[in-house]
Amino acid sequence: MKSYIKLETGEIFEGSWQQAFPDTYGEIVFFTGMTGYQEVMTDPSFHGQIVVFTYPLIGNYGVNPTDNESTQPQPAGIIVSEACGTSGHYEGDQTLAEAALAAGIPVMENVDTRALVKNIREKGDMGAVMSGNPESVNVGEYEPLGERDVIDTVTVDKQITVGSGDRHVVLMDFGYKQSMVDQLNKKGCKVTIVPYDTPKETIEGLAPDGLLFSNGPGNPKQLEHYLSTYKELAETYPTLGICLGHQLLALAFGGETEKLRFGHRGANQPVQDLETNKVFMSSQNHSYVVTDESLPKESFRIKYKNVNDGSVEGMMHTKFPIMTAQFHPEAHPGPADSEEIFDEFLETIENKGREATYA
Ligand SMILES: NC(=O)CC[C@H](N)C(=O)O
Repeated sequence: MKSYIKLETGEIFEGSWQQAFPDTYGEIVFFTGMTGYQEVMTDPSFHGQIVVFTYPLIGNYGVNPTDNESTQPQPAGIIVSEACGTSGHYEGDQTLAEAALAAGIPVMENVDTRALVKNIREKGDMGAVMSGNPESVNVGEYEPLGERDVIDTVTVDKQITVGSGDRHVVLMDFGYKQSMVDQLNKKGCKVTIVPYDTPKETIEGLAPDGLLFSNGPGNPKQLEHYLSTYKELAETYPTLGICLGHQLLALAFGGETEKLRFGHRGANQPVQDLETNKVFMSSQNHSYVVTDESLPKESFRIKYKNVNDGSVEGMMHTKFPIMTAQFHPEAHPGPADSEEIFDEFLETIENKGREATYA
């Protein structure tokens, strides 16, 4: 059955889908990893986005019950060149298309993804509609993702505690990935996941040893209202911010964010640690970046930079034990080269932040 994707700039690309769908709007973005489609599909940071996979054959090892990053598939839609029709994983019980369709997510295949991605690279991530009848679609009618409150749809309803351990980390949930919790549990932490709008007093009542500001979808500026609380919290407890969490901490301390023309989404984004000069590969999935010159020098110093475009990849506070990463140290999908950031965070907790002054 023929289907189409219509971009905000007017171009229409053709494909096919196994089942007809109502018109579906999303922000179109592309992911360059060769594997990891299941983690992408279940990472809440992709909520509201139509993900184009650049690797031409997606779905080879099926979808299995153990690699989910959240309880359900998250993107608005999925576009591939060829969707593999077998599950193939030793634990796999569904194909990629079956998993997406079961969650009500349209999958378009047989799309010239190379031409589509060239268009996105030139014109940027933008609104797009998947439709059986693109002539009738007006992409401009839909509310852009960056202007919508999306965090409420992905955050936990109420606090949950996972695992046990000597140290207690409270995870501020903006749409967390399960592998962040797994990393902390593995390293001996009890993790309490709380909704992103939990009042400071409630968090104090949980007596955390440290805080993790999670990843999440949308524009960090949607959360402007909460920034003063986040600043107070980060000044009180050793804090790690990942992806959206990194952006929020920058905003909370007076920095700025802006949107990249097309985001970093893949499993081989090179990052340099400016202290050691070491370069490592990282897993990434973001549209927004913290602008370098906006960071107040008395608060944050830049610790990591992207080797491709020089954008800010992480910061250290000069006074408080706050560290952040724009990339994903928990990986999934992608390399675990930067996993040690969790150890550094836990060392800071051990030292109760006393030795964590990075002036
Ligand atoms: N993975 C994330 O946390 C993404 C952060 C934010 N939504 C962005 O696109 O930049």
